[in-house]
Amino acid sequence: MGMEDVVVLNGYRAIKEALVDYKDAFSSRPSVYLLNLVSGFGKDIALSKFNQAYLEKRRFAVSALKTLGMRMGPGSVEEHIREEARQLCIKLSEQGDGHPRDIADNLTVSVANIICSMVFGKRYGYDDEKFVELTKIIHKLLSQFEHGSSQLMTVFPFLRFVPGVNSANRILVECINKVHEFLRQEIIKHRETLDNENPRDFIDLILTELQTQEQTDCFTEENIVWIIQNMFFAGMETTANTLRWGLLYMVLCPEEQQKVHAELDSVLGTDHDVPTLAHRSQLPYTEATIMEIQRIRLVAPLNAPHAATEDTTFRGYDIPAGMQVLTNLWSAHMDPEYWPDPETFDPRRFLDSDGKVVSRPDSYLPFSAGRRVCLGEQLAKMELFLLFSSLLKHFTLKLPEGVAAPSADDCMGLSPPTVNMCVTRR
Ligand code: HEM
Repeated sequence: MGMEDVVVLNGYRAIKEALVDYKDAFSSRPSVYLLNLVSGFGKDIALSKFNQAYLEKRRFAVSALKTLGMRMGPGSVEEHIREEARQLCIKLSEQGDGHPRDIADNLTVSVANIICSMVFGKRYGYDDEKFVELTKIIHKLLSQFEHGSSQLMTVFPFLRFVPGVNSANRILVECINKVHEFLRQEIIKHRETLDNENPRDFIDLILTELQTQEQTDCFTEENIVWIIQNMFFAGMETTANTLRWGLLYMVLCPEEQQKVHAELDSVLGTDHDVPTLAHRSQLPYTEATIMEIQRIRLVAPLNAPHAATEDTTFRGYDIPAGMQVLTNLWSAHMDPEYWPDPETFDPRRFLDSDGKVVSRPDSYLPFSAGRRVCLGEQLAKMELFLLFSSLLKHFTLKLPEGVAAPSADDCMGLSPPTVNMCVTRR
C-alpha cells in the first residue's frame, strides 16, 4: 500500500488465527504518521505499540471500567445510560412529531454524554456550548480519517509537507489541542477535589492510580490526557454510528421494526419509563436485531490496524516485525458459509431453535478479538441495548411519504448515509 507492504487477512479462519492463536505475534500497531499524531506517538492505549507500557495502560483502563461498571443503583453505569436514554426521548419528543429530520447529532450527543458521565462524573445539558463544541470537534477530527487528504498522507507520509494536501494534518493538530484543553480543565478540577478513598469517576481512578502505584516509566502523568481522549475517540462515533445504522435498517425494513415493537410492547407493556438491563434476557428479538445491525454494517470493517510484534511465519508467509496487518472483519461478516444470503437483514440468524440468542457465533467480530479486543465492548453493548430499545419503545421511524429509500450500500464503514426520517411518538 503506497510505500509500505501490508498484509491483508480475509475470512474468519485466518483472522481468528492471527488475532487469537497468534495473539502475541500480531498485537502491535503500525507506525503510521497520522495515527502517531492522534495518539501522542503511542501515549494512549488504542494506538500504542504492544509493550509493557501498553499492557499497564490497558490493565488500568479495563479495571477502571469494571470498577465503574460494578456500581449498583443511582450513579451506576446502567443508570447513567438510562438517564441519557430518557433525555434523548424527551429531546426527540420536544422537536415535534412526524416531520422529516436527521437525528444523528442527537445520538452523538447522547453517547458523548454517557462517556462524560463515566469519565467526568457528570452529564452536560444538550445546549451546553462547551460540550456541544467538544462533540463537534471530536466528530471533525474523526471524520478527517475518511477524507482523501488523510488517506493520501497515510500512504505517502511525505505529503504532510505539501501545502494544501496536508490540510488534514493541520486540522487534526488543531482539534487535538482543543480536546486536550477541555480535558485538562476537567483534570485540574478533579485534582483539587480528589479523595483517593472515594474515586467518583474515571479521572479520579486514573489520578489515584498514579498516586498510589510504584512510579514506573510506563504509565505517567503524560498519559492521562491521551488515555481519557481514547474513551471519547474510540467510544463515541463507533457507538453513535452503530445506532444510526440500526435506525436506518428499521426504516428500510419496517416489518422488522414491527417485530421489535411487538416484543417491546409484550414485555414492557404500558410502562412509560425506558427499559432496564434486566429486560434484556426477555427481549431476544431486540437483542438479535442489534447483533444483526452490527453484523451487516460493522463500523470498523477493516478493524484497527495491527502490526507484527516480531518476525513471524504465518500460514507459510514470512512477516517481518513492524509490518502492518489488516484484518478484514467485513469479509467474516459477509461470508455465505457462516451467513447464508449475507446481504439480507435477518435478526433470526442470531436466535436458536428455542428463540434464545446465540451467545458466541463464529465469524462474528464487531469488537474484534484477541489481545486488542475492544475494551469498551461491555459498555458499548449496554449502550446499544438501552438506547436502541428505548428509542423503539417510544417511537416509530419512517421515511417521509414519497421519498425513495436510501441505499445502505452507498457507503461502507464508519458513517451511514444521512437520512431524514419521520420520528413519531408511539
Ligand atoms: C459499538 C461500539 C464499538 C465498536 C463496534 C468498537 C469496536 C472496536 C474495534 C473493532 C476495536 C479494535 C480492536 C483491534 O484492534 O483488534 C476497538 C478498540 C478499542 N475500543 Fe472499541 N468499539 C466500540 C465502543 C467502544 C467504547 C464505548 C469504548 C470505551 C469507552 C471503546 C474503547 C476502545 C479502546 C480503548 C480500544 C483500543 C483497545 C486496544 O488497542 O487495546 N470502544 N473497538
